[in-house]
Amino acid sequence: MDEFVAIPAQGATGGIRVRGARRTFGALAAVDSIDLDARPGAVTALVGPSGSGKTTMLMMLATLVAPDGGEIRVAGFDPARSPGQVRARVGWMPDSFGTYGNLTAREVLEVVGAAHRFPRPERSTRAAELLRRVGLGNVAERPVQALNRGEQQRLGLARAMVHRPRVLLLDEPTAGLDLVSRGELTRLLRELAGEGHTILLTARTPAEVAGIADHVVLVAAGRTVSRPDAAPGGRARPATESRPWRIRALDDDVLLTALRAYGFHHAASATIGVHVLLRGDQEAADLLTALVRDGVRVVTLQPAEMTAGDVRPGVIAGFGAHDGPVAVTQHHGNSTA
Ligand SMILES: Nc1ncnc2c1ncn2[C@@H]1O[C@H](COP(=O)(O)OP(=O)(O)OP(=O)(O)O)[C@@H](O)[C@H]1O
Repeated sequence: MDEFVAIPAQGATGGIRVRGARRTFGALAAVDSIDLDARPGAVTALVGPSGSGKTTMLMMLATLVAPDGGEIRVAGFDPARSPGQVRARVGWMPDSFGTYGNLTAREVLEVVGAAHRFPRPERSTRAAELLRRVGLGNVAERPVQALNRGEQQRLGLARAMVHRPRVLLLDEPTAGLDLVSRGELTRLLRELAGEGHTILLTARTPAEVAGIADHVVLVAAGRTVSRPDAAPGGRARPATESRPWRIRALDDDVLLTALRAYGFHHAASATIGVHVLLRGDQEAADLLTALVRDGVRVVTLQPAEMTAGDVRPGVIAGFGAHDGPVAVTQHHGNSTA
């Protein structure tokens, strides 16, 4: 089981920082108030149900939609005031490939290279390099419409990377992918994060980003979902007011991603399973509702035999929460017992 460690949200000068972002369409606040941080070297996921404002938020970051309010910084620049600076640093991947169906994969990348005013020889070397990078070297001469969904998504990623941006904004990149394609995309995104890119992607459920995202920001109805256990002023209530509940789900990684995203104090190990500190039945019901809403397949949730006083080093290590809207770190590959 992976270990989850909370870290403070970063200022993210090389990444993304959003406070109170807002965008309305007529009477509808598509984005009402979103806070988020995405830092270089990490994959951050903006997760929420359909219509919660994820695409609108991404488009504001990409300079494609103007915000009505809030503070937005991408690589230190305000997209509304310095769109050129932001566009030079950002790669944008929409949720579907769009028009280009008759062009080959190579031609798509060369056309984008031309749009970025690359000299002709550089267009083709960059296209070849990117096709190799995303594992499409063998289908370079195939028309886009003949590529499967996973290949199209990887070509979409390559298209977003032509001008070597350090920030990647990816709208629902995992939607509709089979397991193999998802695995290939996961490997690529982890590699890009490892090279220091700032990656912000959207998804509808935490399950879609388990194993991909380091940080999860939950949104609903255009707002960042506040931590269920946050007291006024944004500080967590002391864990001692709570007692441990045992929670089982079909996939522990997915469950832990969600618990971290919500900000619940929790602990996990191979021997004791997953425990979460809750203040009573009401909070248990709220947690269950949120997990089911977010697609986490919960099997049981019940008070544990132990008390909060049993929570001491050696019994259950690692109960903890975090401050701020986004601060979930998943250490990949480190097993804990
Ligand atoms: N240009 C627009 N004009 C009017 N309403 C819009 C516009 N763009 C988005 N909306 C509305 O704003 C709300 C948020 O849409 P948005 O696409 O940002 O959500 P989303 O979370 O990305 O949804 P999905 O997961 O379905 O893509 C929706 O109700 C949508 O219909």
